[in-house]
Amino acid sequence: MFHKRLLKEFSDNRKYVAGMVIMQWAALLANVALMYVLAAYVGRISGIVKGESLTTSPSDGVLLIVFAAALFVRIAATSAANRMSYLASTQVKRRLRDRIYEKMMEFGAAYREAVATSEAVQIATEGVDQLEIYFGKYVPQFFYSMLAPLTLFVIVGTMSIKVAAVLLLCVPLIPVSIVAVQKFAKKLLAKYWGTYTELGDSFLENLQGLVTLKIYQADGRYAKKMDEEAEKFRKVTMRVLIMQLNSISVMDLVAYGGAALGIILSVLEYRAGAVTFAECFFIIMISAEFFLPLRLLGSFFHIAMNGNAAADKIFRFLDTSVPQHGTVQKTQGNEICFSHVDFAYTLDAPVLRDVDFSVPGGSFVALVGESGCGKSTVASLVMGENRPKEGGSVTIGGVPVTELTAEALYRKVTRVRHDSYLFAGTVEDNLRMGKADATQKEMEDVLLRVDLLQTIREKGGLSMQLEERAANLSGGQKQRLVLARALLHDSDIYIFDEATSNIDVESENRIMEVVRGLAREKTVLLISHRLANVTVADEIFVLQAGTEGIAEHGTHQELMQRQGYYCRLYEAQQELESYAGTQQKEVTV
Ligand SMILES: Nc1ncnc2c1ncn2[C@@H]1O[C@H](COP(=O)(O)OP(=O)(O)OP(=O)(O)O)[C@@H](O)[C@H]1O
Repeated sequence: MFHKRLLKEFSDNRKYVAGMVIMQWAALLANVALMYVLAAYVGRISGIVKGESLTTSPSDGVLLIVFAAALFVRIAATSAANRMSYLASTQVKRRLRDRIYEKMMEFGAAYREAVATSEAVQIATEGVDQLEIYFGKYVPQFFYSMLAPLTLFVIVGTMSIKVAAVLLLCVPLIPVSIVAVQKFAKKLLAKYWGTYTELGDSFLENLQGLVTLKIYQADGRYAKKMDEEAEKFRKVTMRVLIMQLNSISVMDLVAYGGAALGIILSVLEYRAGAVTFAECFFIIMISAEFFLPLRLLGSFFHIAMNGNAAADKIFRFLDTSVPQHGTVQKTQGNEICFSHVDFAYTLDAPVLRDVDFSVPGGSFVALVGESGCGKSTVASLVMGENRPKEGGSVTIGGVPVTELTAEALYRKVTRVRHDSYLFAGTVEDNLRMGKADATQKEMEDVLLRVDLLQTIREKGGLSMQLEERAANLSGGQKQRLVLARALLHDSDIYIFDEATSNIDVESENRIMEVVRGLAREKTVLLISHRLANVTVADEIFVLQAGTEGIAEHGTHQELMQRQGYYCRLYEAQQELESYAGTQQKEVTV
């Protein structure tokens, strides 16, 4: 019936729930008073029709005052209950959204390992919205629907204990029907939510990759796949609706059947002379009220069950353990040191084995190797996104990365990737992420350094609007803007992780020029598959997939003299590039 954890975690909401129950109860009593006044008048009219002597007790004045007071209490209590319902649900929604957001922040860059982007959006929006009815309506209604029939039993019991008892005995049939569907509903709703988030995942994925799908003419195939998933979702939604409708029909049958039974009994009681006409009228008017609160609870129940399923998903995400950052606020040195580092994403496929190397503070070090040998994994270990296996360590200035706070780490190291994110907004907004209080001159200086100032000025200057992922800039311009933002961040260590992949030669040359310049004042680790870019590095470390540790290291000249793996890679690349150059010349001529 209840989601224990939801109730426990939001136990301070009890005051609103209790307030709502009291207000609903007050509204019920006011309703009883209104019915009583109405019944009293109907009783008098019936007396007049029958020619009985008119009893004026209670007086018209008293009845009118009771009527007006009851009307006022009913309106006031209903609006107070609505207000409390709003407070209860908004508070829960806000706090849950805060917690989901905080959790995402704790995960930081690694959040995708715990949850898909679309699922995160779904649970934070619609999932949380499902809990509005749970706290705002279902929980208070549960208690009210117990209290209301008992109250009415006492009131009707003063007129006819027989009718009151029959009405009360019929009431539990509604919760029985609710419990009967509960187990089935729980399973079905878990399936419903699973299908819903899967559909959301593929929708987002296909939308983001729509251009690629079009280029490869695979859009039709993927649309068909999505149709199948949508059909699966439609079917499960229909099953949920059928289950809800069936259960509501059963509850209606019980509620209105029970009320009809009460009405028939009260008429029989009147005919037998056990109740007056006014009492009979009162019972007829009020008997449905025995059932309506539970009937309403039944409707909320289905929404609440959906809320329970959503809550399960939310709590599963909130309970996912986040690799903890440490507590050390600062590290003085700038040396990055890998010592006996082993790492694997999956148990059966080690990526790094016994890797030892260091990047001395203030040096310019390059890390190279063929695709898939683990270069980006090295960068992710420095950024604390992954952790080395026990026995190995990655330190910065002698402090293990795992012991640094996230703030200290991100202040110390800036990683520029080939797919670093640019946000929709102005150029200035994006630059200020690097340095919140940057002056206009500082921003223009870094844009000048990456040779982008003129272009940005032509497009509206710092207030130029960028589309999502800066789609209105070219690949090279985007990457130069990413670099400008990184320069503003002014950290001690920079990691360039394939920062010049897939961009034009001019942008690549400009970026490499800036990287080389930066290496004169900062510690720079350059990860590149293009060996021509690393020849000037103070030291080059070569990773080779499948081998233990660092395969080779030294300056470019030393490695070339060794005639080993690096030399072969370098010569193969040179050959390929000169061949491509000749081809290009021929095409141009
Ligand atoms: N999140 C992940 N989960 C599982 N395996 C992963 C993950 N990221 C990378 N890998 C695997 O780890 C290996 C090393 O990947 P990594 O990205 O570090 O290589 P790389 O040398 O940077 O490659 P490239 O030059 O192509 O970018 C690859 O075999 C890759 O498939």
